[in-house]
Amino acid sequence: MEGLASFRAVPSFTSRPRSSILGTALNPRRGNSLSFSSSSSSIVRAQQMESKDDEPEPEKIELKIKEWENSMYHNEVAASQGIRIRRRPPTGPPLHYVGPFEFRLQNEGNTPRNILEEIIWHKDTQVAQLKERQPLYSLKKALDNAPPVRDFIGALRAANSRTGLPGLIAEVKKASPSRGVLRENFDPVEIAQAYEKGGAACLSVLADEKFFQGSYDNMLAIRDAGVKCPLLCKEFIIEAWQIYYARSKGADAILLIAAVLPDLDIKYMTKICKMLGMATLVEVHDEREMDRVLGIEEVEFIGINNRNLETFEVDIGNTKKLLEGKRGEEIRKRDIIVVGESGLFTPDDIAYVQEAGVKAVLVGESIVKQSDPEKGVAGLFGKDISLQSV
Ligand SMILES: O=C(O)c1ccccc1NCC(=O)[C@H](O)[C@H](O)COP(=O)(O)O
Repeated sequence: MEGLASFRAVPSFTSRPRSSILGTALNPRRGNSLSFSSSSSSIVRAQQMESKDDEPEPEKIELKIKEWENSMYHNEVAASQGIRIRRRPPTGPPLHYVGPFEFRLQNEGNTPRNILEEIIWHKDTQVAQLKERQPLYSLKKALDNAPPVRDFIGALRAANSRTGLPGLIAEVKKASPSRGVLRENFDPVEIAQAYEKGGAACLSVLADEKFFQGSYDNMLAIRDAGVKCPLLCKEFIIEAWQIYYARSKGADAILLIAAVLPDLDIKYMTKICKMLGMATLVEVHDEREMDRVLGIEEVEFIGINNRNLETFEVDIGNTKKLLEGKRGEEIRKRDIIVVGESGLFTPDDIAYVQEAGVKAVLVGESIVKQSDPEKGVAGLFGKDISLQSV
C-alpha cells in the first residue's frame, strides 16, 4: 500500500502490564489473518455486543483493536500524502489496546477542524447506516434495474467541439455551506430541463441532504423526466459502496475529492467506476493534490476547484496556476479533460479558464440563482449555446 514508506516507527509503551493485556486480547488461532472494514459503525457494534458488566470476550477485544488500528493506519497513510481531513473523530484506543498509535493520539481534538471535515464525519456515520440497510450484495443486484450509463466525458467533448467553448456541467444545487440557500423555489426537474434547453452538456446533482439540501431522489427524478444530459452525482464519496449506490440511482459519473481520499482509494474507486462504465471526476485544489492525481495512471478526468473547501475562499486564478508549466504539458500529452470548477459568473471568467486550458466548466451559483436558468446559461457564456443555436 502506498504511503507505507513514510509510516513512522514510534516507540510503543504503556503504563499497563503488556503481557497480560496481550494474552487476553489476541487469539492465536485467528492471528492477523482477519480482514476488517474500517467502518466506525462496526466498532460501535462490537462495543454494543458487550454487556457493561461482562468481561469482553477475547475475540471482541481483538476485533475492536483491529478496527481501531485499521482506522488509525488509514489516517497515517492519508497524512503522509498531505491529507488533513480525518475520516472520523479521533477516539481513544479501545480498552486493552497496547501499541504505537496510543502514544501519538495525545492532544487530538474531537471537533471538526473545518466544514469539509465536518461533512466527511457526517458521511462516515451516514454511509455506515445506509450500508446496514442495503448491503453491497443487494445493491449490486439493484444495478440490474438501474437506468443505462451515458457517456459523460463524451458529452463534454462533443459540446466543446460543437460550440468552441468549454462544455458546461450545470449544477442543480439548492444550498451550500458557503452561500446558504441559493434558490427558495427549487424544482430540480424544472431547473435540469432549463439547463438542458440552454445547452448544458452534463448536469451535476447535489445528493447530500444535510449540507446542500440535495437528494438522490432529485437525481432519479431528473432521469425519469427524460433529461438526456449525463448526470454527475455530487456527493462526498469515502467508500466504494457509495459508487454502487449512486449508479443504482441513475448516476453516470461520480466525484472523488483528493483532499479527502488517499491515492490508493482514488485508484481503486476509479477502477470500480470503469467497471461500471461510469466516469470519475477527480477534484484537486492545490499543486500537491494535482501532482498526486497526475501520478495515478487511471485518472483521465480532473476538476480544479477554485474554492478552498476548508476556508471557502474562491480564486479563479487557481485554475490557471495549476495548469501552468509541466503539469499542463502532462495533461495535454495524456489528453486529460480538465474542468474549471466554482466561482465562474461571467463570459470573461469562462474565457479566462478556457485560455488556461480547460475543456469544461462546472457552474452552480451563477446560473441556479437566475429566475430563468435557461437564460442564465446564455448569460454565463455571453451567447446562446443551445442545440438550436449552432
Ligand atoms: O460550496 C460550498 O460551500 C462547499 C462547501 C464544502 C464542500 C463543497 C462545497 N461546494 C462544492 C463546490 O465546489 C461547488 O458546488 C461547485 O464547484 C460549483 O461552484 P459555484 O459555481 O461557485 O456554485
